[in-house]
Amino acid sequence: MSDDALVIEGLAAGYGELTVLRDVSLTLRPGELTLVGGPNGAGKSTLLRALLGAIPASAGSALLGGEDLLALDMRARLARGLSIVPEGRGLFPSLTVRDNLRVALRAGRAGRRDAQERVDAVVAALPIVGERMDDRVGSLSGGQQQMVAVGRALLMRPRVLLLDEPSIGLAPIVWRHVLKLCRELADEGRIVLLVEQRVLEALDTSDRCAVLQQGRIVHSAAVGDRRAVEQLLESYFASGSAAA
Ligand SMILES: Nc1ncnc2c1ncn2[C@@H]1O[C@H](COP(=O)(O)OP(=O)(O)OP(=O)(O)O)[C@@H](O)[C@H]1O
Repeated sequence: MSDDALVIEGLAAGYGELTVLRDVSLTLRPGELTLVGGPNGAGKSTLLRALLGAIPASAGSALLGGEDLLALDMRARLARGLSIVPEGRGLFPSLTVRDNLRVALRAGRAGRRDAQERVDAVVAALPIVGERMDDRVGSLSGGQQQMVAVGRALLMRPRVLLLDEPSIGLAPIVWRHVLKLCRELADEGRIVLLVEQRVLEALDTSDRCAVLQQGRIVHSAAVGDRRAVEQLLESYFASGSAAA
């Protein structure tokens, strides 16, 4: 197994007395796009929050290059290369695209020259971000806002990119565009973890897929293993998860 993988074992996490995730184990590899599907309330966002350090884990480990992320605070995890595109995007709608990126760069403590290089790289990857740089985020379409949210995450040059239901509010054609972008980001050697309810459209773009139900991984399969994927989809639909 690659030393650069993110190896999650026996992860448990929740909110106060409420345990949401139980015994979650997943291996996320560089160059791979891993899709975790599951119904509303299954714990998908909770998984990302626990990996990022926004909530504490009560058990388990998450080794990145052999180092346990769960022992680090959120700032240290960000410094190790974790970055998130949060559910709802988390942008400031009344600020311009440029100012949204500036806020992120300041939070990431990028120096001025370094900051410009990072912005240039984002614009090269996502030309729409450059085209709308001086527009207020609130005036952009949902798809364009999603590109800004992805661009903001890319500013941190992530080694591990976490995306929380980026399909929400997107037309199918825009969603497919976001998926293609996720594929490219994985192909560049990143670890990409996408949590989604709309798993069917995302499946063929992914390398691995897992189903989360009531805080547990109930199935996982390499997407190339069609038989395993069929079983996984059967369990997914039997659980009453959203279809598309
Ligand atoms: N801040 C919180 N405080 C307490 N409970 C929470 C909090 N956030 C989520 N939960 C609970 O944790 C469980 C899992 O929620 P989570 O948001 O992780 O699910 P999800 O799979 O991402 O669902 P969705 O698709 O609806 O976002 C739910 O029962 C939810 O009510």
